[in-house]
Amino acid sequence: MTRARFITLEGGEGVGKSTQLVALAAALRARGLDVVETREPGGSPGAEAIRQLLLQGSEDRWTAESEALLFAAARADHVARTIKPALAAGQWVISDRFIDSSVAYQGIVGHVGADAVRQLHAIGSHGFLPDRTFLLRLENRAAAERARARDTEGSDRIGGREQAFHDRIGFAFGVIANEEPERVRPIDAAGAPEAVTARLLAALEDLL
Ligand SMILES: Nc1ncnc2c1ncn2[C@@H]1O[C@H](COP(=O)(O)OP(=O)(O)OP(=O)(O)O)[C@@H](O)[C@H]1O
Ligand SMILES: Cc1cn([C@H]2C[C@H](O)[C@@H](COP(=O)(O)O)O2)c(=O)[nH]c1=O
Repeated sequence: MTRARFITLEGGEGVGKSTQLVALAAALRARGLDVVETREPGGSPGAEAIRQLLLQGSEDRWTAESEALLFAAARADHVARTIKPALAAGQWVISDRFIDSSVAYQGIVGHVGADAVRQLHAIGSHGFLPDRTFLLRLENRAAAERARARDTEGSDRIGGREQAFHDRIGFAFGVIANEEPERVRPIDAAGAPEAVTARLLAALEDLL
């Protein structure tokens, strides 16, 4: 019997994280695993309330520092109330975004600093990290096109930022993957959804 694992999906807007989360969870369930699907910001009642604060309202509603603190607070609740209890009960947990999104968006691109964001994570969530993180990589224009086709009724206050911001996010995730190659595995997110899921499963095989 394999031990329960915590897996995260990361990457910029529109690369296919939410789509792959559902597909990967289904593939793992087909192998007999009990899987919890979750997301950030959110994933627990308290964190979902903070999600509304973070993603609604004007683009300048929060400073980068306030954002970093709110994301860390939401994550602390998510880890304590959802992720750790599920793992303790033997369930696998897959999260759409986690700490690496904070390091990329608030830390590197938002200029709060990657180390400062990791310190907040150390305080809020005792530095808890995923067993494996898949960084979905897709050319910026293709990702923007996917997001645009999906968001016909508008995007949230972070997703709606200018393309140059999202280009910097893609670069920041690349920096993170280079820093932690053992945990963070880049996955080609181009092509049919089923092909991407197959790549994810292949890159998870050693943990199954
Ligand atoms: N492999 C794929 N090929 C074509 N379209 C895709 C693929 N994967 C996802 N999509 C579509 O692209 C859009 C964005 O996908 P999805 O919502 O899964 O991305 P995301 O990374 O979770 O985005 P965000 O971070 O903005 O929430 C959706 O409309 C989805 O149906
Ligand atoms: C966890 C996390 C998220 N963000 C940003 C990234 C996205 O723009 C939104 C979440 O929207 P999604 O459609 O659910 O992906 O929040 C961030 O800036 N920092 C974070 O830590």
